[in-house]
Amino acid sequence: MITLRGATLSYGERTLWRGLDLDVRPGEFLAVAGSNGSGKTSLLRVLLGLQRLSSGTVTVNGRRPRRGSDIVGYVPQHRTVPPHTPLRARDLVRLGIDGHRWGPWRPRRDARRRVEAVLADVGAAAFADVPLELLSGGELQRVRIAQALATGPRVLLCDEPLASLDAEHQRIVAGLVDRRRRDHGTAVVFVTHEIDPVLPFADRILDMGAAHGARTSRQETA
Ligand SMILES: Nc1ncnc2c1ncn2[C@@H]1O[C@H](COP(=O)(O)OP(=O)(O)OP(=O)(O)O)[C@@H](O)[C@H]1O
Repeated sequence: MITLRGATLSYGERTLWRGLDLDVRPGEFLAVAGSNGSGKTSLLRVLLGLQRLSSGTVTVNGRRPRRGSDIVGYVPQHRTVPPHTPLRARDLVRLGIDGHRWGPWRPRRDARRRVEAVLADVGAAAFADVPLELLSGGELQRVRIAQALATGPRVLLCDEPLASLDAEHQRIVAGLVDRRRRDHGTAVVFVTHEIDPVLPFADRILDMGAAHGARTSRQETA
């Protein structure tokens, strides 16, 4: 589903990672760890088609990554909701279906059904009509994952979805993502500073911190 070969990313003189070979199969859960600035978000940007490699190759679903692809769902790094944002949870999820697309919207009833289904899937139906700014951190994170899943992506990229959650909600959010990949065969790349909450779920851990050459380790429990 995701393939990198000899992938190197440099910004100017500075090389973040070099010679990275990586395969992520359908339904696989890859955790990506590493210190601040080691290039974890940059890896996601490469997979999103937002950043070109300096050398090497990358494919997602057999093709070069491209922006706005329906087959890739993305949970960006957490930012707080600006006060008075006039969006409810269900509106944010709806944006996941229609928001980035030109042209005609999907038939309204289809989109509404899809929003209901995906909110129910992540256990967010009860607060679907609550304004985003009133949601707790854990609730908001469920809704953001629902938004990323709204188009039924085959690849899910998550950037620090556990940041600022308590231990229980870290486990819940990691578990949601795990269930998705098991039920739908979604390939998951999950960037996290917190390794403990993902240990029960991740098949492998990619350590971006191993200076200049990232390394993967296979979990024995996988
Ligand atoms: N477009 C860019 N041009 C130049 N430097 C960049 C660019 N994007 C990111 N960087 C630098 O590359 C480094 C890696 O950034 P990146 O966000 O990928 O790291 P990260 O591992 O996700 O960090 P963190 O854990 O702090 O989120 C940082 O030092 C950042 O300033």
